Amino acid sequence: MSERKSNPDRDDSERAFFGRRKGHKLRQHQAELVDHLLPHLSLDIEGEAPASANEIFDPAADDVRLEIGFGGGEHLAAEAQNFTTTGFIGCEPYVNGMAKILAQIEAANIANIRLFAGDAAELLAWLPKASLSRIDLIHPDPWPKRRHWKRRFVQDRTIAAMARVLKPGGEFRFVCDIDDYCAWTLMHLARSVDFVWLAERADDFRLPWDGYTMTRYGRKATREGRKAAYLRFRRL
Ligand SMILES: C[S@@+](CC[C@H](N)C(=O)[O-])C[C@H]1O[C@@H](n2cnc3c(N)ncnc32)[C@H](O)[C@@H]1O
Repeated sequence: MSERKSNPDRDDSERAFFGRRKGHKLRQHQAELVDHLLPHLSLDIEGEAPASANEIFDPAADDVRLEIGFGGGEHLAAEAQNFTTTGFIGCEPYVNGMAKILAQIEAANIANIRLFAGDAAELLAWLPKASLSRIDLIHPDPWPKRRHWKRRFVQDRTIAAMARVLKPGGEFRFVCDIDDYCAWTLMHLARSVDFVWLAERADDFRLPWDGYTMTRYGRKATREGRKAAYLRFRRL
């Protein structure tokens, strides 16, 4: 993992970005996709954001969802194919993950995905207010050691950033197989005035929601005997 240069506008003592950026060498076709297809699908957050996130898509999307840290892109690609009038923004700093989603976009001719190859906190800061109907964070890097907790994606600051971009009634969905990170997330969301946890009974968080596509890290957790929690929070 490589540490990102600090952003003068962000207090890195509250949240630091430690995303993976490079992994094993890309195969030739993967490298071509990164060089030639990614630039067409990439969001340029140096420029001004459109007034509505729906306009990021052509034709304009009915509504827009974001998946943070999509890894191999299994969940993102499946959702985009199941909801073709919804626009999906996938955020992943790991170049091998980008190559994988690009291969799926090319193979299935998926038209409703746009990508950002960087830190989701920067993307959240760029997106227009109240522009998303849902944000998914699936098996985020767990950072189990206490001294690394500040590296976890879920922090008061990122919760506020998600609240800003979600529409009222929109959802933040969090999937994780590390009990301590689930408790951390519940504790942080509970003290946010912007969200309410949607669970009414244990099965609401012990079981995935309808149509959920298992990811690589989800399968790994199952293989290793860890059960994931599926937490849904509604933006008030
Ligand atoms: C444990 S992997 C899970 C990947 C995938 N969601 C899955 O379930 O298989 C966590 C992913 O989050 C990405 N990531 C870490 N920090 C991030 C950040 N600040 N913004 C966006 N993605 C991030 C990592 O590069 C990594 O691919």
